Amino acid sequence: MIVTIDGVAASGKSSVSSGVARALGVPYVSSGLLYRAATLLAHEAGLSPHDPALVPHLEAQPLRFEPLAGGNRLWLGTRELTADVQSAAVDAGVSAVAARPELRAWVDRRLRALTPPFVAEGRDMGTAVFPHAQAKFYLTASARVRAGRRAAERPEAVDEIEAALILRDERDRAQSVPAPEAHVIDTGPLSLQGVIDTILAALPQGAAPARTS
Ligand SMILES: Nc1ncnc2c1ncn2[C@@H]1O[C@H](COP(=O)(O)OP(=O)(O)OP(=O)(O)O)[C@@H](O)[C@H]1O
Ligand SMILES: Nc1ccn([C@@H]2O[C@H](COP(=O)(O)O)[C@@H](O)[C@H]2O)c(=O)n1
Repeated sequence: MIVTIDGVAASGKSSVSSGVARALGVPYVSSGLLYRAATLLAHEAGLSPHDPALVPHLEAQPLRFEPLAGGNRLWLGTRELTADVQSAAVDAGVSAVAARPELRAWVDRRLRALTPPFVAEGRDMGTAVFPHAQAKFYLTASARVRAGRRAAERPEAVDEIEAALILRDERDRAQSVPAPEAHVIDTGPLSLQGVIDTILAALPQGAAPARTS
């Protein structure tokens, strides 16, 4: 079973996917983390997103991706990259990397090599990467709501975060479209648990965890 949870930046994809995955007892897979890793490693190697040497450089790195239900972790050999890729600098550069078809193919190869069941989150999980997924969701919320939530995690001011989110949504627009059959959920008025419960209730029979009442 594959469940896809796509959506705009900071709409709650990782937190919601983790909650849904834990309820189902399966891992979740953050595709954005791989685009973020590519961005950080390109920057550290002084390679532009357009450089034909970028994918060979990435292929040569000892990059290890751990998709677990409680959280996804990234390693470069013994160096953990998980926190390093969640920076404003990576946020600002990642869309240019993600726009490169050869980079998308590099990420997609790694994702399709994973063995289901899992919950996959990103922008194009339900459309391009796992079009055969059993259930598809797409999360939205206003930029202001998303910026307010993110401000609790990052040092930048809420106005600066909101402007960066709007810009990133615009740059990601090409690959961030809900699948026609996706359940679109506005997370603005819902708590995190409320979104998780909405998704669990909409899963097809057999995919949802057994109810205890
Ligand atoms: N429905 C909700 N109600 C309140 N807070 C939420 C809700 N959903 C997510 N959050 C909070 O919003 C923040 C952003 O969520 P999260 O990191 O899961 O988003 P994301 O879509 O994965 O972000 P990104 O696109 O940058 O990877 C987190 O602090 C999370 O706890
Ligand atoms: N399926 C995806 C997932 C992500 N991206 C790009 O990566 C950036 C970071 O993703 P987050 O989920 O961590 O916000 C995102 O802004 C996109 O540029 C993508 O293209 N496709």
